[in-house]
Amino acid sequence: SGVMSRSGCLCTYDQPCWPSAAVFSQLESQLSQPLIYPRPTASPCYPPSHPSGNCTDVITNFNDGNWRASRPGSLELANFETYMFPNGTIDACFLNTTITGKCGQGSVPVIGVDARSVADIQAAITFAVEHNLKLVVKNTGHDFIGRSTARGAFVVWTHNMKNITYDAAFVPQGVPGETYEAITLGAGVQWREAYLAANEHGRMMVGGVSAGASIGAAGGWLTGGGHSVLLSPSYGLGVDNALEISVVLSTGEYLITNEYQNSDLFWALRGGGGSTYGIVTSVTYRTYPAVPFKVWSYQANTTNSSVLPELFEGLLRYQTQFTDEGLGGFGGITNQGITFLYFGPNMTNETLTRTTQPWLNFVQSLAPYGVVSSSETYDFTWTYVIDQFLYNNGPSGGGYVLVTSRMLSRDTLANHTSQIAQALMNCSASFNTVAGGRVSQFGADSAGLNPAWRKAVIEAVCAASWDEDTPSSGIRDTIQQFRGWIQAIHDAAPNDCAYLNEASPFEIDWQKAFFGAHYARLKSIKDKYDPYRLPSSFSDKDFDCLVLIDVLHKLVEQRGSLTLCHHHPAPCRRRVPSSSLISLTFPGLIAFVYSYHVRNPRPIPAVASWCSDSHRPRHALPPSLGVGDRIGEGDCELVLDVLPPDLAEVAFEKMRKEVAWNVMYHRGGEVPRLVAVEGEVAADGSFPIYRHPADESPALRPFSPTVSLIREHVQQVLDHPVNHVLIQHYRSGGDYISEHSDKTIDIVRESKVVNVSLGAQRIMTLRMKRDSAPNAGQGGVPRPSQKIPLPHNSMFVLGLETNAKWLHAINHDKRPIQHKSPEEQFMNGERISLTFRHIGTFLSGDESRIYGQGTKGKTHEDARPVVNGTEEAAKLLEAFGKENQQSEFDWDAVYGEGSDVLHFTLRDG
Ligand SMILES: O=C(O)CCC(=O)C(=O)O
Ligand SMILES: [Fe+2]
Repeated sequence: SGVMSRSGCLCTYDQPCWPSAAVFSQLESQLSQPLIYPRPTASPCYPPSHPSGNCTDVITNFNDGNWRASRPGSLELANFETYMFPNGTIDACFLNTTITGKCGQGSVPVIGVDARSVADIQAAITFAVEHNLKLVVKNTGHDFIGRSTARGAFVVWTHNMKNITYDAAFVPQGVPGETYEAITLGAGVQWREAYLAANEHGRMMVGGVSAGASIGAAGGWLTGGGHSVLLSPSYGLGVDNALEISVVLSTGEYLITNEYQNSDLFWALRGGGGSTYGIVTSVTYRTYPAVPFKVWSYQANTTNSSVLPELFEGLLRYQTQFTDEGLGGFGGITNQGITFLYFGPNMTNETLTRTTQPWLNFVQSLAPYGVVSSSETYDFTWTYVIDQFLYNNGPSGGGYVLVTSRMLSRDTLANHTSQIAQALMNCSASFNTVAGGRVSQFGADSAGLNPAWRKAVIEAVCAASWDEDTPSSGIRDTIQQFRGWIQAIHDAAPNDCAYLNEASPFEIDWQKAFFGAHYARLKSIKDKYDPYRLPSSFSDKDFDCLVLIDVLHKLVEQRGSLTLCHHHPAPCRRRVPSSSLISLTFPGLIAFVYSYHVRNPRPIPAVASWCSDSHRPRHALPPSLGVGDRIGEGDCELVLDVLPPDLAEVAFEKMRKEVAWNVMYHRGGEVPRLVAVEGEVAADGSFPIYRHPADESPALRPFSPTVSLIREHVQQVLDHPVNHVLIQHYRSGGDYISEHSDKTIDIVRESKVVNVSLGAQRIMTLRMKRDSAPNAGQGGVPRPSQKIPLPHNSMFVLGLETNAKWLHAINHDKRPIQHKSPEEQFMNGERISLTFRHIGTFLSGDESRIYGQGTKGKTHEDARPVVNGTEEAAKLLEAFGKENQQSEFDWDAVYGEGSDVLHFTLRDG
């Protein structure tokens, strides 16, 4: 029987219909690359007893959206890698290896094609049709409904189709005479790559910015509409800027579509659904001359909750005017206020003032009710603006998240303000100001996109999330609450649409929400170009029988079989400020405001009033937080110029020679920096010992000459001595220290830990522990984070209260050198840090006996033999784990008794 007569469901790998290895190898012989066998993100960490791959790499990068985008088995949202059976059993490969102990394939496709060319895609799609395989197309895997993955499926991975062609006089095929300054992008090009390529010609493009702008530029982003917080209100959507789209159909045919040929398909592909009509192989977009930007950052806060609705309703009402003047951006609401960041391309001072003044006056009128606001504007180049998104390396993927979106219309914002405001406040919504303005000027039928988009002004987004170890019952409860929010938003704005790319499987009246009045026409175009799709109906029960997966297919799969854990991450995982965030400069603001974007509701802690930041040069890249700011719990401090200039100047090079640098190992891998330990050795040879969970620490040596001098200066600033130092050499931006809390069993209580920095400036990131954020326990709670740039010759004082409630890290910084500030380029990007501590635990000179604060024998006289390995070691490791996770860590209960462990494992000799 021919393919046209196929019926029944699509074949998955667990069925007898699945092709044999021999049959797959026939396919392989037609491809430019070997077949791929995707595995879930955390698979290198299994089996836990002897990890099969580089687990450290996985742990480090798990929340890095850009890293995830480059892996065939990784989805941006970790929940899409999992699979929930109807009975609630979850098949997954969790990062925490103790949850199930094994790595399940979940919803990650088992085999696929690493497509590099149209011919590869033709071979793959023909094979999938011939064998009736469940087929998914994955580019970066950023999809929020999970269309880029399916359990037991065959995947066409387009990530490596990286061709970029700039053409100053592009002529759409079949249309002589009409030229555009355009760029053609292969299906795998990501926005970051597209921006950089266009920028080389002084051009900008309408594109996405999430997750380090790692979203695919020529795939699902476009076919779902493609919005841009930077440019859409001034230049339209992705669908308004595509000039030509090339596609391989399920028949294997390759078509070039534009306004003049295959124009019905060109119309449908622009907003009518992802992977629905074929596999897109390239897109040509218009470009625009790069222009200067006005950037407007704004925040209003209050502890008077009764005034919040009025504040938020006002914000909603003003959006229409903002977008019509060309402002795009994003922001969020919490139970403490609102915050947003807007971008005005080529905007004059006059226009900005005219646009913002009525709003500023409005908020001023709320001042008597306790609303405190702050507004800053900046002038930036396009290059500078995109840099902030490209190289903002905060967490941006790997969450367990569901989102719903609503494109709020002019009518909704003007006439149903209080009802929609209430619905959005209930879920602490974030919003993207991505429509109105230019988007409203294109005809409702100019593209397959839901015509309701042309009436829309902003996209409101609510997100629900949960933790990796949440049981299916907890996930279902979360989804239940989430569906309540969707209902409330739907009821407040029944005629508005959803953004197909940032939506959930639970949208109400989804044909209308996703396709609106274009539904029937899109369906007929689907039938025309995808004849193998049998039967050709959009009805739920037929949907699993599509040749090409599309959003409806996914909806049915998820509703029908209750694979509820197919939901997604946030483009950027929330980092919500705790306190005086207001002295953030522009890059910090982007990180901060962006963090609101798509996240779980939770109140943020009180925000202090806006403090002016006039001592800093306005357009300099530096500090997010620094001298004089409230950092962490307020017990931290940044001290500049801690060493006299002559010492600061030579210290780095001297230490390079004087210090006995070591490679250290943890979990079987080298730690990504060089380390050395020095300390005060007593007359009897005993010395301080700082225990932490590394497999092996280097031997302590007496203070070397330069370190000794530095120690003296540190002690002058601190009100207590320090007797121990961990010295670390970050050889480049690639070296880092992952998020952790310092282990305090051996640190004298009430003392402080200090990090002296020499050489290149790096950023210390603080992130509040999960359990110290209010509302903790409701699942993936958005956590405050702060960035503290550590300049050369500075000293960061870490208070133990902050150490208890926050994690700290020096994240890697993979930006190319030319994107770094002079401070960051200093010493060729190398940094040395000296972590001085006051240690209260000591080891005898021969390392046979241990005594002091952290041990069972509290005084020198009571020194007891050291213990290596055994249950006592396991117990201490477990206590360290608790200290990393719990902010209300009960020191006395956990550490009070003491531990005599020196080495965690039994060793030879
Ligand atoms: O390099 C730094 O400044 C931080 C080092 C650190 O946090 C540590 O070693 O515990
Ligand atoms: Fe630390």
